[in-house]
Amino acid sequence: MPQKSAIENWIDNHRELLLLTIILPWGKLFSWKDRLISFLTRPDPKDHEKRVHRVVSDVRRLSRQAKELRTDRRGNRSLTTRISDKSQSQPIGIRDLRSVVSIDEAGMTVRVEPFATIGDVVSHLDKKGYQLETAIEMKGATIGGLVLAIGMTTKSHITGLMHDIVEAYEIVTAEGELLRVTKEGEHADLFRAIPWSHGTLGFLVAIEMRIIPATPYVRLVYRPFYSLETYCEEHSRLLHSDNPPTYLEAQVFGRNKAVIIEGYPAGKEEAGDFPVNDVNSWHKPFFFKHVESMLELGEGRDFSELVPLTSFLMRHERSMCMTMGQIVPSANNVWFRRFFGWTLPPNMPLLKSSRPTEERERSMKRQVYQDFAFPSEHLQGMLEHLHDEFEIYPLLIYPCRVFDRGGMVRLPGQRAVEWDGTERSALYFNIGIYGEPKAVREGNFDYPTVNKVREIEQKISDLGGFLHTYVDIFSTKEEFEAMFDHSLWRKMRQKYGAEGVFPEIYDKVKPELDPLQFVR
Ligand SMILES: NC(=O)C1=CN([C@@H]2O[C@H](COP(=O)(O)OP(=O)(O)OC[C@H]3O[C@@H](n4cnc5c(N)ncnc54)[C@H](OP(=O)(O)O)[C@@H]3O)[C@@H](O)[C@H]2O)C=CC1
Ligand SMILES: C=C(/C=C/[C@@H](C)[C@H]1CC[C@H]2C3=CC=C4C[C@@H](O)CC[C@]4(C)[C@H]3CC[C@]12C)C(C)C
Repeated sequence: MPQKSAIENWIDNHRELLLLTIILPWGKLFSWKDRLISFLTRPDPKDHEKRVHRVVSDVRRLSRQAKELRTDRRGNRSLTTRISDKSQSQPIGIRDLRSVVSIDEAGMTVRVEPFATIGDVVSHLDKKGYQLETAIEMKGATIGGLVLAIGMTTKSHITGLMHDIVEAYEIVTAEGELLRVTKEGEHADLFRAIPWSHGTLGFLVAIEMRIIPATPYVRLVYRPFYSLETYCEEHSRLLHSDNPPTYLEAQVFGRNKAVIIEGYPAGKEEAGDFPVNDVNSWHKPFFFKHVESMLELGEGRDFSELVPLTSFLMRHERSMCMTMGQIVPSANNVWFRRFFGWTLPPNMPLLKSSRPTEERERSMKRQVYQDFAFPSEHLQGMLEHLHDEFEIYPLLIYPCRVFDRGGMVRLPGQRAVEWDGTERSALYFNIGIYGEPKAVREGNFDYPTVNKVREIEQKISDLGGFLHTYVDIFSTKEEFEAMFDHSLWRKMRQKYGAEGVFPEIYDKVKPELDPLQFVR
């Protein structure tokens, strides 16, 4: 078994203390400072066109230079496990495009700038009695990042991914042309190519998305299961039913332990019938711990409660899904919540920038940070495989309707097949798995984690599924391009002059360290 280096030993022994005493409290101060600055410098929605014109003229001026263009969003800010190296590219000043430009109440759409965060848009709309048709559960993700990469929610089985609720993109092409891109319009081909393109076709400067009336609460029904087979059967039944729950999530806590969470929009009148629980309050147990406690209910029992809508929508924020449990293992203790609860979630830029390269390397070698979707019929097989290889729990399971419009993501058997113009869709499940495999937890640092993750990525690709790109991607460029259909994207790169002006997708999403060096 390889010996740990001195720095690894030091990190292991002091990491939690370091986080508790420095990174979390200082991070909170930084977050407050950021919020204050961002409030004081908030862009005026009325000046949207001015900001766009600045981007247009910068692109015209800089696109023919040798360096490829990228946004000026700092690499440590983005909600990904990597820190992008932007030093070789030409930044375009665009991150001040972060306002909610307007709401069209008749058309039920909102027009937002790309760097508006999901947290800001959710709270802005909430004040006006609206919500996005679908919204992911971590505040810091930007709308642009979500529609250009992936935004999956527990309502995605009904609405599709976040780019599926987009009515129009406004994009500045490599030639510095400002286009309004819609499903049926002149640039319909570009509309289909934008999702998953990661800003490699142009700079997004505005997005028009569908909204719905907001309800004050969501009624959650927690249902525990004590057998893998019964859980998978029931989750699939709900997913494929004619009238599925509006929100559908599951968390799996062991080979035979799972909780399904059904969510239904609820009005004030239901408040008398069910307890109200603000699950996202700073001193409350993390949402996944609250869900785990439902395993005590017993076979065939369930529990219902009302959760205020915005608290429900941001329920994975404080615990960064399940990952706080690993980053600060004591984080869910009562004492931690009372004294340090206010420091969560950690400040992402500080968390990412403060990790030494050794730690990042260790995390790639020994931890699994994966999130992937696959056709729903493979749920049980996939969970059995993950149990046999990793035994990492809890797992987060989301449902999703995947639309094939001839873009990057195609239904099984359709990759690289010429799209015939018919929109098709299928139901998928998505699993988020974060942590160290059991073998590593037990001290076997030789466990071939990277090989095992690469096997999963291959399996997903073979099943017609896809990976989220915010995680550690261990596929090679060829494997990545076999998973995501690049045909339409290549045509659009040619048609809109993006070749050589913007980077290739793989070059933007590959980890900063070559994963193949960790293959055993
Ligand atoms: N449930 C889910 O679906 C979850 C999704 N995520 C991920 O979170 C990320 C969103 O977070 P965020 O940090 O905001 O995104 P990022 O800053 O990581 O942006 C994602 C990609 O989009 C590009 N991009 C962003 N805005 C623009 C723009 N206006 N014009 C052109 N290109 C742009 C970025 O390019 P560049 O690098 O040049 O800035 C980058 O390649 C996504 O990657 C998403 O997949 C994370 C957690 C959960
Ligand atoms: C899928 C969702 C949420 C996913 C989160 C769990 C991950 C999104 C970004 C991830 C992280 C980014 C950077 C990190 C720095 C590292 O030093 C430690 C890990 C991490 C904090 C990592 C942890 C997981 C994420 C937060 C949906 C369902 C909302």
